[in-house]
Formats: sequence, C-alpha cells, structure tokens
Amino acid sequence: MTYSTKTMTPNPRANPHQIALNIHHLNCYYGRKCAVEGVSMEIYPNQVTAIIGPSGCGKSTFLKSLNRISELDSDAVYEGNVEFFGQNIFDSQVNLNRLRKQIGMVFQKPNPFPMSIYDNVAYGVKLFYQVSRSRLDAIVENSLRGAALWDEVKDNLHKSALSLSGGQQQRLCIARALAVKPKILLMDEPCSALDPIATMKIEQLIHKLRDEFTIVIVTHNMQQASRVSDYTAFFSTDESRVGYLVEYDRTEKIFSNPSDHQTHDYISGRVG
Ligand SMILES: Nc1ncnc2c1ncn2[C@@H]1O[C@H](COP(=O)(O)OP(=O)(O)OP(=O)(O)O)[C@@H](O)[C@H]1O
Repeated sequence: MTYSTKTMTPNPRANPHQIALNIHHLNCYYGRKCAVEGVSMEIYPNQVTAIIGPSGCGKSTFLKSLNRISELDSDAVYEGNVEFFGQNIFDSQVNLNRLRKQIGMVFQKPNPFPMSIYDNVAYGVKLFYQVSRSRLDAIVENSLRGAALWDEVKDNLHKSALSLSGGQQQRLCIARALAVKPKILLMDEPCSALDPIATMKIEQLIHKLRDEFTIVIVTHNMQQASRVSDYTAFFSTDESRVGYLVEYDRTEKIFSNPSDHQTHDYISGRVG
C-alpha cells in the first residue's frame, strides 16, 4: 500500500521554534487501568498532527487528555505533564472551562445541541464573552464561514441544527468550536460517521484551518492521515505495554520510510 502525501504543502505560518503542547511522560488511567503509557511528544503550532494506531491503543484517551475532557464522563487520572504554551494543564489552579475553550474538541459523531443553527454557534460565545447582538451576529457568521458552512445555512440560521445533514452537522460543530477562539482543535475521528463527499469537505476544511489553528486528529483512515496531516504519531499496544508511542515524525517520512518496523508493518497493512 502506498500513500500520497503530496497534497500537504508546508504551512508558511508554521514556526518550527514554537511548541503548542509539550507532552512529558504522560500516563492516562481509567481508575487503576492504564490506557496510555509514557508518551512524550511535542505538538507544533499551525500544523496538523495525526494520531494513528490499532484499535484500543489509547488514541482517543490520549486526545481527550489534552483538554482533560475525559474527566467529564470517566474516572480519568493522569500522570506526567502537558504544557500548553508553557502552563501544565494538570495544575490544580487550571480553570477547566477556560482550558476547554482554548483547546476545543470535535467528536466522532456530530453532536449539535437541540437548538437553532445560530444558537449552537452563539452558545459558547455567550458563556465566555459579553458581546452586543451585532458583534454576536458577526462572530456567528465568521465561524460558519470558517467552517465552510455559511453559504449553505445563511438563509436558515433559525432552523433546528438537527435538520442538517450529518456532514453539515459536523461542520456546525466545528463552527461552534471555532466561535470561542480556541488555539487548538482536537478532532476524534471527525469523519467516521460521514460519507465520502462530506469527508472530503471536512478534509479540505482541516487543511484551511491550520492557517489559524493547531489541529490534532485521531483517525483510523491512514489515507486520511497521509492527506491531511503534517506530522503523524503511531501508537500501539501489546502484551507488555499499553498505549505507547512507537514513532512520531513528519507524515511524509512515516508513510514513505518509517524508522520502526512496527510502524512499517502497520501502515503496510501487515498488522492491526
Ligand atoms: N471510559 C473508559 N473507562 C474505562 N476504560 C476505557 C474507557 N475508555 C476507553 N477505555 C479503555 O482504554 C483503552 C484505550 O481506549 P481508547 O478508546 O483510547 O483506544 P483507541 O485507540 O482510541 O481505540 P479505537 O481506535 O477503537 O477507538 C481500551 O482498553 C479501552 O477499553
């Protein structure tokens, strides 16, 4: 199997001297069960970083630890450090709402709120900022434009978000995340519930969004990882260790000439 990485041209806004997230020896547990072990890596700003690996190797757990969202619905416990522009996100003083505003998340299944398209996007803005109605209108429009949805919904802003197609709902969720001005967008298999055309639209959007945001995406689709990402991290799990990072490098290198035989075996379809 060969993968084309030709569509990814280097992002001129990316600064190789900056780090958006600096992850040191991260362990993630559910209660006492370890799901991610000893991961250290740097996430670079204005780049798309793909997390790939076999089912159960801790990709989602890792992703959801980066804004501590796993704490909402599980007994997640962490060890190690994740520095977000210099601050350890596990510090007891960290304001979790603020953290999740700055590090937004888009889930596998589109999850719009059962309210209008407009209100979905305005919701977080009203929570975090005091803005006039005209400013709010502008933020909603810009966010929908940013998520490449404006032209499709501009005449129906007050219709229910649940009336949109799956692909439109996912772009609405991206608009909702963008509206509160995050620095980082975490995406957990954002296309897995979508058809190929909706998937293509989201991939084009990801490519565009990295001009302004840093993106970390979990995907099972290796073609997708090779198409949309600048960097790829390959995670694995085996009898002796769970959820560990095997190899992390530029996407082109991972898919054309990986250093580790496990990465090679996985991307060539021999295992996993
Ligand atoms: N809320 C939870 N409580 C307890 N264990 C969990 C929870 N979520 C995940 N796990 C376990 O943690 C391990 C890693 O799961 P995770 O979902 O992070 O892997 P993944 O690589 O994203 O898998 P997949 O590709 O199948 O989505 C698995 O053994 C899983 O059963």
